[in-house]
Amino acid sequence: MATFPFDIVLFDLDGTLVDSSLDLCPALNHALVMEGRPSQSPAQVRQLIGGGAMAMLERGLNITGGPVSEERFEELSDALLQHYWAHIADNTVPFDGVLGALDELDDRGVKLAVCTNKSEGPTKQLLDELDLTRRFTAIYGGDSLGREKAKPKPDMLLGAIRDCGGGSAVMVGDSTFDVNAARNAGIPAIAYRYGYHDVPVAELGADAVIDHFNQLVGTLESL
Ligand SMILES: O=C(O)COP(=O)(O)O
Ligand SMILES: [Mg+2]
Repeated sequence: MATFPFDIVLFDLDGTLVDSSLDLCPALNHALVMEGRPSQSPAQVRQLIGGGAMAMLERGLNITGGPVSEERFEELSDALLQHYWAHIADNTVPFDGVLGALDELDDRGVKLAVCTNKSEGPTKQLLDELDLTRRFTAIYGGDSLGREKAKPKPDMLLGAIRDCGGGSAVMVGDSTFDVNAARNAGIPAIAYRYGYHDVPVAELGADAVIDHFNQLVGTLESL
């Protein structure tokens, strides 16, 4: 078998490894309704995910009437997070083909890591509840290195590459945060078509787009 071109594959979490919008949506709506704002549909919420839960709340407030005071924002974000923690894996599952793709990469000796803008606490809880933790050599959340170092900054990608022992790496994600973080880290990016895009998938600027995770290994081999 020819050598695999990558030693390390870094994955975004929300909208890439897992379809978490059905649990993020009610958590956001819980906070919006507390503020007398209209609930958003899962399809609308998918477009707000990518910068972490606080960015999702900020964007949710902006499209339903505008920002609130700093103090109120803190209350609403606490309520959102509390709701989310309590329901983190009610409806969240890996996207079709993800487990098989992780197995295929593992068979090839590739090291795997998670680089997400979701905070580290809920990230680890979710990965535990889905029995995914053991698959990853490194797990970075959006606050692991401080929020100012979240994607699109390259720091967590570079940290994960280091933790995996160094080598050639690639990022698999769904948003501009992921593609730009990959660019900033100097590595290629693959986009997942059915993730949560903040811009149309063709405009993300990824090196390749996959429609299903059963295409991941072949796509990486052809990069
Ligand atoms: O939860 C978010 O908003 C972002 O998470 P992601 O970086 O895994 O897409
Ligand atoms: Mg994502």
